[in-house]
Amino acid sequence: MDIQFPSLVSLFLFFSTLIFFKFKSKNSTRNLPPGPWKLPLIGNLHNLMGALPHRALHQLALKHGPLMHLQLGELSAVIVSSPETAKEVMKTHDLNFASRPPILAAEIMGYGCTNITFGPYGDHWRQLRKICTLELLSVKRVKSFRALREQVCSDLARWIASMEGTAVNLTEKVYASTYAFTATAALGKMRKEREDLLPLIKESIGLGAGFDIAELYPSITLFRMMSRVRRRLSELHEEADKIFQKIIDDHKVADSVKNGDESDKQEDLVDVLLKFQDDGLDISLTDNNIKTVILDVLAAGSETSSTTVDWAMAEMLKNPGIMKRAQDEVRHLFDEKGHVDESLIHELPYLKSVVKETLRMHPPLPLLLPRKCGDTCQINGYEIAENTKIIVNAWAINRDPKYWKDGECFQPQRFIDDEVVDYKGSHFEYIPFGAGRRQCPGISFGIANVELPLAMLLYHFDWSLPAGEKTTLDMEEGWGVTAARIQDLCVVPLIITRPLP
Ligand code: HEM
Repeated sequence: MDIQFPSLVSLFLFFSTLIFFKFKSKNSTRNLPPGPWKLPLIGNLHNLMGALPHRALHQLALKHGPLMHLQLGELSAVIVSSPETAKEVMKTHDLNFASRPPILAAEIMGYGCTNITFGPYGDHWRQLRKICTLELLSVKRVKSFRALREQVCSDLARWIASMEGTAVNLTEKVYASTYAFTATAALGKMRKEREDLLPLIKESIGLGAGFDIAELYPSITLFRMMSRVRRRLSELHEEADKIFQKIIDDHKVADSVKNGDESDKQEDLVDVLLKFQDDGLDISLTDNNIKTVILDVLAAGSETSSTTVDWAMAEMLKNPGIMKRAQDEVRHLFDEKGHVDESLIHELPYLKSVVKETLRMHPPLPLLLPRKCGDTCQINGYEIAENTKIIVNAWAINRDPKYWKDGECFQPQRFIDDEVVDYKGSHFEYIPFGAGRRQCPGISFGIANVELPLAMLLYHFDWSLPAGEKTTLDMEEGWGVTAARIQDLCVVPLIITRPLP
């Protein structure tokens, strides 16, 4: 039987009215954090229309305060917009906010939210996270990929050199090389599989970023049944699953026929995870567990880092004095060697401060990843109810005028003058990687993916904008999971100043 449009509208109105009165009566007796006036049916969804979410939420928080309540369809949300309130959520009450609200993309792509990024806090998640921090993304493991990172960066340098004097799309090239590195580190040299996975991962991240009506009204089964997003995610999952299974099976076969000569072969992340398939261990991973972890690494590891490189280059092009100082530092340090490598990268304080300032002004995940309130609790005298979605606006916090002088200006020098503030999660005025139990476990991996390509781009090349664009470099952010620039960065590599690696 076909459902006609007018009957759908009536159904929607009927359910929405029920929801409105249900929430109105529930909320009116509570001491919720302040927030804008809520409309029937949609709550505050209209307040988020038009502007990018982190900017719209920042504007609302300026009026309603750093702990603000919003009704997003059926979902009750609290927006955290100051270092003090962030500390309450991510330190004082960290355990109570250690789970994430389920999202459709993670439910379908992440094998029922059994992944690290969206898995609920509990034994399974703790074990995966332990493997992740101690084995996959540890400083030692990141160092083990040094040769691979240097190789991918010198391939990028050679390609750019071949384009000397012409405009290149740096955004695309840096993303491609970051993904090539991350996927090779994760999967080994399975080139076809890694290329096949790329569009599937990109599309699923895009679908996960959107507001799907079924997610805003989870109690209305009809919306879930009609959701095109759900259907598409299921198709993507099916395709990705086959590729992941092949990758795992091929690794198992390779392991079983490995001979002595290959014992010094570079271990990839699938090799590491397969060692946890032994039933005798405390943690025994299934094939699906391995797929979710690898998917996490591929999804979380590439765009975050390449967007940071992109913003850093854009900011330096806008501020030629900063670009020159960073180039002088890199060239002075590496001139004796004649090429950039990772051995001396720790001796580049100014470049490091450029990276920190880029992450301050342009955190790739401006709203971090959402959290969920476990048990009802009080923050600043307000009630935060069980299951409330918690959104931390790191973008707003990273430029809070109480902590950051001229916070809207790109000034790497501030991190030279104050070396103490870092992104490790104990300074709540600066949280590009989040903080607490759900903090990003990929900080060392991500920073290495940003510092080396930047050092290399600064060492070998001088840069200019294509003719006619000198005063119009667009610094606007676009829509998407990572707050990337709206326009790709097209730039001209001018002089190859040093021999290529
Ligand atoms: C510049 C690079 C990166 C930035 C800015 C970044 C930022 C973040 C942020 C803000 C979160 C959420 C933290 C929270 O909720 O408190 C996160 C989570 C996560 N990141 Fe990163 N990330 C980066 C690179 C990476 C890399 C390279 C990997 C892996 C190879 C990675 C893996 C993860 C994972 C698995 C999570 C989920 C952690 C959990 O829920 O327990 N990230 N990241």
